[in-house]
Amino acid sequence: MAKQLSGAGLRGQVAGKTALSTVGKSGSGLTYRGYDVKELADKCQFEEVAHLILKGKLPNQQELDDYKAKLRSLRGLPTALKEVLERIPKDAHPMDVLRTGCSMLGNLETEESFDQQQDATDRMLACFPSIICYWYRFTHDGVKVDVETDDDTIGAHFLHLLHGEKPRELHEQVMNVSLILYAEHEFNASTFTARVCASTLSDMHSCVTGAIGSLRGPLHGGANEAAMDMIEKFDSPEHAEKEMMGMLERKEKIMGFGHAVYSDSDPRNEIIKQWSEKLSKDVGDTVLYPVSVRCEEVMWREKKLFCNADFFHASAYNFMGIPTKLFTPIFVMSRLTGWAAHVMEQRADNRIIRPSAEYTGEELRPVPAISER
Ligand SMILES: CC(=O)SCCNC(=O)CCNC(=O)[C@H](O)C(C)(C)COP(=O)(O)OP(=O)(O)OC[C@H]1O[C@@H](n2cnc3c(N)ncnc32)[C@H](O)[C@@H]1OP(=O)(O)O
Ligand SMILES: O=C([O-])CC(=O)C(=O)O
Repeated sequence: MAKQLSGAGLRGQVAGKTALSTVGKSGSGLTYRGYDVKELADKCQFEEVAHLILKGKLPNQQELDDYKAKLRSLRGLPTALKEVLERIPKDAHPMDVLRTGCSMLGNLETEESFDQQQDATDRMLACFPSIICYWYRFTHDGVKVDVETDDDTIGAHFLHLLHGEKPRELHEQVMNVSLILYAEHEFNASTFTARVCASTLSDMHSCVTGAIGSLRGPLHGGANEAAMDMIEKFDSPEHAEKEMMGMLERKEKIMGFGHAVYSDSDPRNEIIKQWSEKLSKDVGDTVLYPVSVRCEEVMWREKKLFCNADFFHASAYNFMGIPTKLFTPIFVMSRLTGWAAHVMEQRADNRIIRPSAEYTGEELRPVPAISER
C-alpha cells in the first residue's frame, strides 16, 4: 500500500524532475537509472554504480578499470588540508570534520567552471575517506597516515586507512554493498539541499558542504549513529523489548525506523540485514544482532514501523570494528555520488529554486521610537 503523502515538510509535492532514481514507486522499490538496487548490490562494485549515477551508464570492463585507476590516483591530500585537519580537536564530530574538509578542498582546488564538475566530484569521491581517516588517526592514534594506498576500491581504502591494514575480503564486500545502498535516493533532505544550492549557480564544493550539514542530523543520515547508541545499551533481546516499550510509551522517536516515502519497508533493509547477520556469525556475536532483530519485531508489532536503511547498518559497521562516530561519514562517502549527479542535473536545466511561504506574522504596523518600546 502506498504511503499517504501530504501535509507539512513539502511531503508528496513534486519539487522538480530527475532521471536518477525512483523511491517507493510501487510501495517499496528503489531504482538507480532504471536498475533495481537489489540487483546492483548483488552484481556490482560501488565504483560501477558511481559511474552509472554520475555518467549515465554502467561501465564496461575497460571503463571500470580506467575509472578505478583515476580514483586511486586522486587519494592524496594537499599539505594545507592536512594542516587544517590536524588542528580540529579530537572530540569534534567527524561529520563536522568532513564538512570543513570539503570546504577547505573547495578553497584549494576551486571548481572554476562547470566543465570541471566531473573532475571535482571524482576528486571528492577519492579523497573523502582520506580526509576522515587522516583526521581520525592523527587525533586518536597520534599518527600521520599515508593516505595514498593502492587498494582496489573506495571501501577497502577507507578500512585500510582506519585499521592500518588491508581489509578482509568479507569486509571489503560489505563496504561495497553499503556504499551502493546509500548512493542515491531522489529528493531526500540532503540532496534537496545540494540542488537548492546548485540552483543559485554555486560551485560543487558549496553544494556538497551544505548537503553534508543536512545529512548530519539524526532524522536523516545521523540515524545510523543514533541507532547504534541505542542498541549497544541493550544486553539481551528481552532488555531491548522492555526499553523499547518504555520509549514508545513516552512517545520518543526511535532512530533507524520509519521513512518519509516508503510505506511498509525500505528495500535496503533486507540487504544490509543479511550482511549484518553474516558478520554477526563471523565475529561470534550473540547479543547485538538478536537485539536488533527484536527491536525490529517490536516496532512492527507495536507501531507498524519498519527498519530504514540505517538500522542494520549500525550493527554491520560495529561488527567490522568501525567506531560509531564514523558511521555517518561513510554515508557521505557514498551519497556524494547522488548529490553530485543531482547538482549536474539541476545545472543542466536550471531555474533558481525559490518557493513561497504562507505568512503567519503581524499585520503592517509603524516602527515605534526607541524610547517607546
Ligand atoms: C537514510 C535515511 O535518512 S532514512 C531516515 C532516517 N531517520 C530516522 O531513522 C529517524 C527516525 N524516523 C523518523 O523520525 C521519521 O520516521 C522520518 C523522519 C524518517 C520520516 O518522518 P515523517 O515522514 O514525518 O514520518 P511519518 O509521517 O511516517 O510519521 C507517522 C507517525 O509515526 C511516528 N513515527 C515515525 N517514525 C517514528 C520513529 N522512528 N519512532 C517513533 N515514532 C515514529 C511519527 O511521530 C508520527 O506520529 P504522529 O502521527 O503521532 O505524529
Ligand atoms: O529519502 C529520504 O527521505 C531519506 C533516505 O532514505 C535517504 O536519503 O537515503
